[in-house]
Amino acid sequence: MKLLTVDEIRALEADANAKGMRYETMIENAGSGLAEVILSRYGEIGDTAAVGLVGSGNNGGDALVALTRLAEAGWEARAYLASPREDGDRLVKGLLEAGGEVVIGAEDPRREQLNAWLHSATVLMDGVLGTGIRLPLRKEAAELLRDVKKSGMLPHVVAVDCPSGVDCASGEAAPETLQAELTVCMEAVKTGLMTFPAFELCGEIVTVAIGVPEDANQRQMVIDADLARGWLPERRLDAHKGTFGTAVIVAGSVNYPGAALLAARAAYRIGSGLVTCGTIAALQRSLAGQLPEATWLILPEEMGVISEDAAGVVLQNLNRATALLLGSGFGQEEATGQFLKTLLHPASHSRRVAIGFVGAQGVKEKEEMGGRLPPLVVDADGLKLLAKMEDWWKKLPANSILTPHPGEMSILSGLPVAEVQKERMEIAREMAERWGQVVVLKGALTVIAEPGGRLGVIPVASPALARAGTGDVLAGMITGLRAQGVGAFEAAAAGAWIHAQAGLLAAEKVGHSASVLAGDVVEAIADVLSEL
Ligand SMILES: NC(=O)C1=CN([C@@H]2O[C@H](COP(=O)(O)OP(=O)(O)OC[C@H]3O[C@@H](n4cnc5c(N)ncnc54)[C@H](O)[C@@H]3O)[C@@H](O)[C@H]2O)[C@@H](O)CC1
Ligand SMILES: [K+]
Repeated sequence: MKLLTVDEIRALEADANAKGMRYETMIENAGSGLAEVILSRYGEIGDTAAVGLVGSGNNGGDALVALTRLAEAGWEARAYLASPREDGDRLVKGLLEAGGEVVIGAEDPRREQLNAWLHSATVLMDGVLGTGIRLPLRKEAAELLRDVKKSGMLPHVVAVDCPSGVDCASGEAAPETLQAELTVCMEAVKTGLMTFPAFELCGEIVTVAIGVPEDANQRQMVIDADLARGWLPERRLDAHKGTFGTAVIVAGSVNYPGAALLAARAAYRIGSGLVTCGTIAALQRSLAGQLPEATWLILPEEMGVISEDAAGVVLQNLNRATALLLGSGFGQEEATGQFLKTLLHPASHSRRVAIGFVGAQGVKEKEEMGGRLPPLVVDADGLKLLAKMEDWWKKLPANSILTPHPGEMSILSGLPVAEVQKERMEIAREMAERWGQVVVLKGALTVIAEPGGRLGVIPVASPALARAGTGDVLAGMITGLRAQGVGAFEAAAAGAWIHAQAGLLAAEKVGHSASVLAGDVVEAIADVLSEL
């Protein structure tokens, strides 16, 4: 789904209008699209009656057109005008001609008509206010929404473009705003809806086209099933395991034993041909039996963490790797920091590598690699260790994928967590640009940004994913997709979308979001893929 700011959609509409696609036509298209969605979702559930709360602007216009289409389809279609519309309003006339009914709120001071209508309605269309709002709500609109809330059991609430009372630019919401079950966005989701509290008030979000010309440069999107499906690699019948690449997962330390296993399993479940786990011997001994499908690379250690000498071992074993994950469960010991530094920048450390664990041949191979690491994903403690290196982003191959949660983003960027959270999209975009890397800013409504390019938001916020280990799963999934040759932005966005869906599905299966473990998320990956 497209994602646009309020200013962008206004400019797009003005441009289309100037080129001959009149505003009236766009409103016709918007209302007709909305009616189609309502007919397909709620047309089969018995009584077909809709009440529309209609404002004086174009949001109300969309609602009037939709009510007219519903009346034409045989529904009882009733418009409740929040405030009077222009005399002889064309859209009101159209609804009346189609057999709909219209009442002006001011003429129903005790809301008797409204309550009677709500009582018998299947759908309540919320078209009081759209993108033209300035908070706080004025008295008339606030009172109407409050009275609707008070009226008790509501029918299915469908918001027109946004729940009325939400500021589509900032995501703020008036306290009177009605909770929607479904929000039908016109042309594009507005960026404010992808922030809190607005997001929670929207329910499910879909978009309908209003007829503006397609913009080939459209670079902001809400990730959905169609996008994710389109980015997954084809699984051809004549494939062999090499077709799907080799994901190398370098992860874990004695205190974080599960990270490697979760990431490796996730990389397999998302379709990698082979997964190799690079970790310390003690972990390999305890984990190998739990993932017999993996191959293992034992890494030199120091006090239970991966040590600098491991860099040579990893470099020596990357010849088949098509993606490399670094960081999950590393811990933050100096030794592992040195490992990362040496791995990313072997030239300045070649002597150390040579006299360390690796023999002369390893050094030669490493030098031949000339820093040509396979596509990289850096996660968790790997990010914190990176942040300690000067100009760390210059040491990474371009278009590596970084998967910080807000705390890690704060450490990497130097910005306070509150600031990161307040401007998630802007900050992800800015940092992706500054670092030349794809950034996955995790958390509720995960944001994926590529340098100077696309930005995607995952429209999922679930406590099921606020759980230790789910980050390792995400990192493994993204690495698994990257290993299959999926592009950096696409792998990050598809991985994050599938991960979020797997979290929701796991909560459903387990019975409660509080009880979902990271392992349940891994097990739900296949179900998400099968539904895609
Ligand atoms: N402009 C266009 O061409 C299109 C607009 N569309 C629809 O039109 C909407 C935007 O329409 P408008 O720009 O007319 O704006 P709205 O319909 O969102 O609201 C404007 C009306 O709300 C009133 N208002 C503003 N702030 C208020 C507050 N705090 N309390 C109470 N009333 C307030 C204004 O006085 C005005 O009457 C979109 O959300 C979308 O639904 C779509 O149909 C697509 C085409
Ligand atoms: K609305």
